[in-house]
Amino acid sequence: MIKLKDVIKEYKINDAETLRALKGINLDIKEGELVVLRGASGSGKSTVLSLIAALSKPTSGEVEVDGDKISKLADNFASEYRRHNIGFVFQKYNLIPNLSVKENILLPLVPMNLSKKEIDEKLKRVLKMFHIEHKSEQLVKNLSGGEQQRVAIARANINNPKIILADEPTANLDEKLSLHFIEMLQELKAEGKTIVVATHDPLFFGLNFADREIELHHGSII
Ligand SMILES: Nc1ncnc2c1ncn2[C@@H]1O[C@H](COP(=O)(O)OP(=O)(O)OP(=O)(O)O)[C@@H](O)[C@H]1O
Repeated sequence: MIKLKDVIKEYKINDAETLRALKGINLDIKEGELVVLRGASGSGKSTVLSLIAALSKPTSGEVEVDGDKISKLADNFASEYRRHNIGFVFQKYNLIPNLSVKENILLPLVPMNLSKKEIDEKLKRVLKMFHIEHKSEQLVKNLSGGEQQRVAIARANINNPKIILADEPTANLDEKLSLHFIEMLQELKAEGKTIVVATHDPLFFGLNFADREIELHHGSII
């Protein structure tokens, strides 16, 4: 379902220099797989996720999702692709503190022009799934870390995407909340989602429900 073919990604540092963040990555992730992407800081994990999300394009090589070459999409089609296929959980959650839980979760739907009924149904599903119904009207800034984490994963799932990408999702959590996050991933996998987690948190290593661990080192898979 997700294929990276000979992917090289270079970032321009200044007029004279580029940094080669990915050095020819080949990766094949099947539908329903949970893959843990390991590697030290700077090894290229976030870059891989941003390519799968069509947030950036490879310098050379191709990224395919369900046979579509997403590395070739124009920007407006890339955001359309993202809206329908990708749920992203970031390290710092990227929630808006002065909006309510409900407003934060509904943000990805803003450009979609859905009916109130469709919006309510989607909202109800994720509030229930991630046990956050009782906080739906509260401002995000008044929530605990664990509650914010549930809002972030609820927002990533509002469109019922096929693919969940999580970038260091437990970086700001204690062990108990990290383990809870891992349980939520297990439930999403049981629903058939394809999941890629970029992390250096050892709690993700050797997980019995992870299909694979892939290690990046200086932009190459080892
Ligand atoms: N927009 C950018 N411009 C220039 N260099 C970048 C950019 N984004 C990433 N890099 C560089 O590319 C390399 C890979 O970065 P990336 O964020 O993918 O690593 P990572 O493994 O996710 O690291 P971390 O675990 O710290 O998030 C690093 O050397 C980083 O400094």
